[in-house]
Amino acid sequence: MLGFSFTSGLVALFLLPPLAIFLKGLYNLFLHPLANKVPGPFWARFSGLPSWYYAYRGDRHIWLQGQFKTYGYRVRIEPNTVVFCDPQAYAAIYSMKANVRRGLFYEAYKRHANDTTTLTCIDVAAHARKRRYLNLCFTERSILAASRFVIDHVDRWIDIIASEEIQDADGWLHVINFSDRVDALIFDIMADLGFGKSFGIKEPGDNPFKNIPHNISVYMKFYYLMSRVPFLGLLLWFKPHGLDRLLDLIAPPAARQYNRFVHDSVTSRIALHREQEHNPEEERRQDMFYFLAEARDPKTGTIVYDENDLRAESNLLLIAGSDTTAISLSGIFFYLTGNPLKLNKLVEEIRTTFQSLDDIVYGQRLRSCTYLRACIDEGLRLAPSGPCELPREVLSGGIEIKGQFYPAGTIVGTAPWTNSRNAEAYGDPDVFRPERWIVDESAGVTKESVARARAAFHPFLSGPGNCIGKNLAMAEILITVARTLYQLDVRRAPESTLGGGSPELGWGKTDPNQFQLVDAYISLRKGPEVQFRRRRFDA
Ligand code: HEM
Repeated sequence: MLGFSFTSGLVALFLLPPLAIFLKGLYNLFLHPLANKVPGPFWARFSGLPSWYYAYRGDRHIWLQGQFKTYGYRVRIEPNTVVFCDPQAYAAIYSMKANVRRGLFYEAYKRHANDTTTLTCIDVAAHARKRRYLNLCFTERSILAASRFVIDHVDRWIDIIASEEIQDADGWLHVINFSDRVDALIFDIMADLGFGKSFGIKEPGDNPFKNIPHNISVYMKFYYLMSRVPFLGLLLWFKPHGLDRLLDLIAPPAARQYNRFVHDSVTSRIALHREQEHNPEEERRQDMFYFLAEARDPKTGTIVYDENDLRAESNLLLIAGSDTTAISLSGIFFYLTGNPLKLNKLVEEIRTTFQSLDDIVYGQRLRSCTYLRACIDEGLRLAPSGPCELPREVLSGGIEIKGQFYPAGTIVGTAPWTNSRNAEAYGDPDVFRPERWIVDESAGVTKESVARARAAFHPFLSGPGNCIGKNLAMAEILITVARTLYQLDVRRAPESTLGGGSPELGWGKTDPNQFQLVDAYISLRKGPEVQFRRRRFDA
């Protein structure tokens, strides 16, 4: 009797999970509120595993692109998730008044259940409160203060590049991998702003911190896969019940190194903040950490961040601020160096607008360089900082998207990679054409076509969770592109194909003129390989 019950217990143990998955799958296919309402691939409607599998491969955005081709503007990409490729749907989901909150994706993304940052806070009211405090770091005054740090770093970066060995009679310098170099630049800037010191990883020679940008990528990928698991509810239950500790132990060494680095860096920055506590304000280090640590509740005047919050928000700012900006710059330089005529036009604008390097500072003149802005927008469009949808959960009362009702609990979103490749919005979406952003009726770019393109273009997102660092990011990008092209010529290294698509990569990734991204919530990438040349000022 005992033997029988033991055996049947074992059998039940092995059979129950697949049976539960199978029954859940049947429910998803036939009884789920989205069943028969939204089309999608069979297995994606049955289970969340295909979506997770493509996230694991890093080409979930390409998979999404393929699904839109098959099923039209909306696809049920997971049993409970509908992703749209449509500007109206975008507006319905990400507007200020949309009846949604961030999805559980963000809860799962947290390293520890109680590490809630502005980004990972899914409660609407709590997020709004956190956001108000974080906003205190992003005033015009703090951006202007930050832009001075940015200029120092960019100038040093240019000096280092300009001192590379000359390779040929035309003065072109040693080939460099732009992504690696720009990662180092932006990391040095963000660490200087967020942690109180530059780690100097853009400098030549050995440096123990050199692989931190790589470690950030590993960290992102690791936690991203947690966020996309099919049984998110289960994972979230286990997180505070031992899973977080287990994940800390099994996280790849690079991710653990990164965690240690953040911990140590914030610890020293907190110590410096305390040391300077009684100094006059102008003598204190006015970086982003300073504004964060000094943020006060406007009503009560009390400091709002405790040490735990400071650690979590500093980590968020480093991650949110470094990879995103570096990806954008890689994209911009990939497309510029792949389109020499556009590059020349941009160089001409920069070199005729500014008479000296010192004129290129964050301000109205730089912001009003029309072609520069257009090249940046076009780069941001084609190389979004995160390629897949930012999931939003429909709240009680439901939401209407393009005339169709979606009940509470449904996850909805739009994916930047596919939004950018929407032929209805852009006509020739795969072409790098900065001119599409500048009204010029004689060239066929009408107010309407620009408005149509703008309606599909939201690199910094919109609504309550949009990018809080947008102005800082734009300052960094404008300064980096303008100061670099003012002083250096640039070209794609001859014969180099790094970063572009190729036939062996498979469907959606074959075009050598498209910058290839790997999905890890943020976009990972390689290349382009470029050569710089010192500008000849007498030419
Ligand atoms: C070109 C560069 C950048 C791009 C394209 C970008 C894009 C975005 C996007 C799309 C989001 C929404 C993410 C989501 O909901 O999952 C976001 C949020 C955020 N970004 Fe950026 N970002 C950039 C640079 C920066 C910088 C420089 C900082 C700060 C130093 C920053 C800080 C943040 C923060 C804190 C959030 C969360 C805001 C909230 O939850 O209310 N970003 N960013």
